[in-house]
Amino acid sequence: MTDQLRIVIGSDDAGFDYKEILKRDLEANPLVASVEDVGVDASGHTAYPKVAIAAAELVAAGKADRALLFCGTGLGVAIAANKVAGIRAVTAHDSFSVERAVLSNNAQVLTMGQRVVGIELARRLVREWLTYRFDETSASAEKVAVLSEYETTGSC
Ligand SMILES: O=C(CO)[C@H](O)COP(=O)(O)O
Repeated sequence: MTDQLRIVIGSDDAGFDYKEILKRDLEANPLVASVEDVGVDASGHTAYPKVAIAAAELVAAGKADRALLFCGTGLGVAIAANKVAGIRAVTAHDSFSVERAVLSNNAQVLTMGQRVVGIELARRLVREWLTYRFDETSASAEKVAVLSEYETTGSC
Protein backbone atom coordinates (compact mmCIF):
# COMPACT_ATOMS: atom_id res chain seq x y z
CA MET A 1 0.00 0.00 0.00
CA THR A 2 1.12 3.58 -0.63
CA ASP A 3 2.50 5.29 2.46
CA GLN A 4 -0.09 6.98 4.62
CA LEU A 5 -0.06 10.77 4.85
CA ARG A 6 -0.36 13.10 7.83
CA ILE A 7 -2.70 15.85 6.69
CA VAL A 8 -3.33 19.28 8.18
CA ILE A 9 -6.58 20.94 7.12
CA GLY A 10 -7.73 24.53 7.51
CA SER A 11 -10.01 27.23 6.16
CA ASP A 12 -11.39 30.67 6.74
CA ASP A 13 -15.12 31.19 7.26
CA ALA A 14 -15.74 31.16 3.48
CA GLY A 15 -14.25 27.67 3.22
CA PHE A 16 -15.55 26.26 6.48
CA ASP A 17 -18.29 23.99 5.09
CA TYR A 18 -15.91 22.28 2.67
CA LYS A 19 -13.26 21.90 5.37
CA GLU A 20 -15.70 20.05 7.59
CA ILE A 21 -16.82 17.72 4.78
CA LEU A 22 -13.30 17.01 3.58
CA LYS A 23 -12.09 16.46 7.13
CA ARG A 24 -14.61 13.64 7.51
CA ASP A 25 -13.59 12.19 4.14
CA LEU A 26 -9.92 12.28 5.07
CA GLU A 27 -10.52 10.64 8.43
CA ALA A 28 -12.21 7.73 6.63
CA ASN A 29 -9.58 7.36 3.90
CA PRO A 30 -7.05 4.51 4.35
CA LEU A 31 -4.33 6.60 2.69
CA VAL A 32 -4.49 9.07 5.60
CA ALA A 33 -2.59 8.48 8.83
CA SER A 34 -3.90 11.53 10.69
CA VAL A 35 -5.86 14.75 10.22
CA GLU A 36 -5.06 17.91 12.18
CA ASP A 37 -7.56 20.76 11.98
CA VAL A 38 -6.03 24.22 12.46
CA GLY A 39 -9.39 25.98 12.22
CA VAL A 40 -11.45 27.96 11.83
CA ASP A 41 -14.27 26.60 13.95
CA ALA A 42 -17.97 27.21 13.26
CA SER A 43 -17.85 30.67 14.83
CA GLY A 44 -14.51 31.57 13.29
CA HIS A 45 -13.75 34.74 11.41
CA THR A 46 -9.97 34.40 11.42
CA ALA A 47 -8.39 36.02 8.37
CA TYR A 48 -7.34 33.40 5.82
CA PRO A 49 -3.57 34.07 6.08
CA LYS A 50 -3.52 33.03 9.74
CA VAL A 51 -4.88 29.52 9.23
CA ALA A 52 -2.91 29.03 6.01
CA ILE A 53 0.36 30.01 7.64
CA ALA A 54 -0.36 27.86 10.70
CA ALA A 55 -0.95 24.85 8.45
CA ALA A 56 2.06 25.53 6.24
CA GLU A 57 4.32 25.91 9.27
CA LEU A 58 3.33 22.41 10.44
CA VAL A 59 4.28 21.02 7.04
CA ALA A 60 7.54 22.99 6.90
CA ALA A 61 8.43 21.72 10.39
CA GLY A 62 7.86 18.10 9.31
CA LYS A 63 4.89 17.67 11.63
CA ALA A 64 2.56 17.00 8.69
CA ASP A 65 3.16 15.72 5.17
CA ARG A 66 0.58 17.83 3.37
CA ALA A 67 -1.99 20.55 3.93
CA LEU A 68 -5.44 20.98 2.42
CA LEU A 69 -6.77 24.54 2.66
CA PHE A 70 -10.02 26.24 1.70
CA CYS A 71 -11.15 29.83 1.38
CA GLY A 72 -13.62 31.50 -0.96
CA THR A 73 -11.38 31.14 -4.02
CA GLY A 74 -8.46 29.04 -2.78
CA LEU A 75 -6.18 31.86 -3.86
CA GLY A 76 -5.62 33.72 -0.61
CA VAL A 77 -4.72 30.61 1.36
CA ALA A 78 -2.27 29.60 -1.38
CA ILE A 79 -0.58 33.00 -1.39
CA ALA A 80 -0.33 32.90 2.41
CA ALA A 81 0.99 29.33 2.60
CA ASN A 82 3.65 30.15 0.01
CA LYS A 83 5.08 32.79 2.38
CA VAL A 84 6.36 29.96 4.59
CA ALA A 85 9.86 28.87 3.61
CA GLY A 86 9.99 25.52 1.86
CA ILE A 87 6.30 25.44 1.03
CA ARG A 88 4.90 24.94 -2.45
CA ALA A 89 1.16 25.63 -2.37
CA VAL A 90 -1.11 25.52 -5.40
CA THR A 91 -4.76 26.16 -6.11
CA ALA A 92 -6.26 23.43 -8.30
CA HIS A 93 -9.82 22.65 -9.30
CA ASP A 94 -9.22 20.08 -12.03
CA SER A 95 -7.87 16.55 -12.09
CA PHE A 96 -4.81 17.15 -14.25
CA SER A 97 -3.63 20.12 -12.20
CA VAL A 98 -4.06 18.17 -8.97
CA GLU A 99 -1.94 15.35 -10.44
CA ARG A 100 0.79 17.68 -11.71
CA ALA A 101 0.81 19.67 -8.45
CA VAL A 102 2.31 16.59 -6.84
CA LEU A 103 4.12 14.85 -9.70
CA SER A 104 5.64 17.97 -11.33
CA ASN A 105 5.80 20.52 -8.52
CA ASN A 106 6.06 18.39 -5.38
CA ALA A 107 3.50 20.76 -3.88
CA GLN A 108 2.77 19.86 -0.28
CA VAL A 109 -0.23 22.17 -0.06
CA LEU A 110 -3.42 21.96 -2.11
CA THR A 111 -5.95 24.77 -1.91
CA MET A 112 -9.48 25.07 -3.25
CA GLY A 113 -12.24 27.66 -3.28
CA GLN A 114 -15.61 26.85 -1.81
CA ARG A 115 -17.10 29.57 -4.04
CA VAL A 116 -15.46 28.07 -7.13
CA VAL A 117 -15.74 24.29 -7.20
CA GLY A 118 -18.68 22.00 -6.49
CA ILE A 119 -18.40 19.83 -3.42
CA GLU A 120 -18.52 16.49 -5.21
CA LEU A 121 -15.72 17.52 -7.57
CA ALA A 122 -13.69 18.80 -4.62
CA ARG A 123 -14.15 15.47 -2.82
CA ARG A 124 -13.11 13.51 -5.92
CA LEU A 125 -10.03 15.69 -6.46
CA VAL A 126 -8.91 15.22 -2.87
CA ARG A 127 -9.32 11.44 -3.19
CA GLU A 128 -7.11 11.55 -6.29
CA TRP A 129 -4.58 13.88 -4.63
CA LEU A 130 -4.01 11.35 -1.85
CA THR A 131 -2.87 8.69 -4.34
CA TYR A 132 0.03 10.70 -5.83
CA ARG A 133 3.62 10.67 -4.60
CA PHE A 134 6.46 12.82 -5.94
CA ASP A 135 9.33 10.86 -7.48
CA GLU A 136 12.62 12.36 -6.25
CA THR A 137 14.42 10.66 -9.14
CA SER A 138 12.15 12.17 -11.82
CA ALA A 139 13.19 14.89 -14.27
CA SER A 140 10.85 17.22 -12.40
CA ALA A 141 12.97 16.94 -9.24
CA GLU A 142 15.82 19.06 -10.59
CA LYS A 143 13.36 21.79 -11.58
CA VAL A 144 11.83 21.82 -8.11
CA ALA A 145 15.36 21.95 -6.70
CA VAL A 146 15.84 25.33 -8.42
CA LEU A 147 13.08 26.72 -6.21
CA SER A 148 14.80 25.44 -3.08
CA GLU A 149 18.13 26.82 -4.26
CA TYR A 150 16.63 30.27 -4.74
CA GLU A 151 15.02 30.09 -1.32
CA THR A 152 18.23 29.15 0.44
CA THR A 153 20.80 31.19 -1.52
CA GLY A 154 18.77 34.07 -2.98
CA SER A 155 19.85 33.19 -6.50
CA CYS A 156 19.50 30.39 -9.00
O1 LIG B 1 -11.19 33.82 -1.01
C1 LIG B 1 -10.68 34.43 -0.10
C2 LIG B 1 -9.32 34.95 -0.19
O2 LIG B 1 -8.68 34.56 -1.41
C3 LIG B 1 -11.43 34.71 1.15
O3 LIG B 1 -12.22 33.61 1.52
C4 LIG B 1 -12.35 35.89 0.99
O4 LIG B 1 -11.60 37.05 0.94
P1 LIG B 1 -12.30 38.47 0.68
O5 LIG B 1 -12.85 38.45 -0.73
O6 LIG B 1 -11.17 39.43 0.85
O7 LIG B 1 -13.37 38.63 1.71
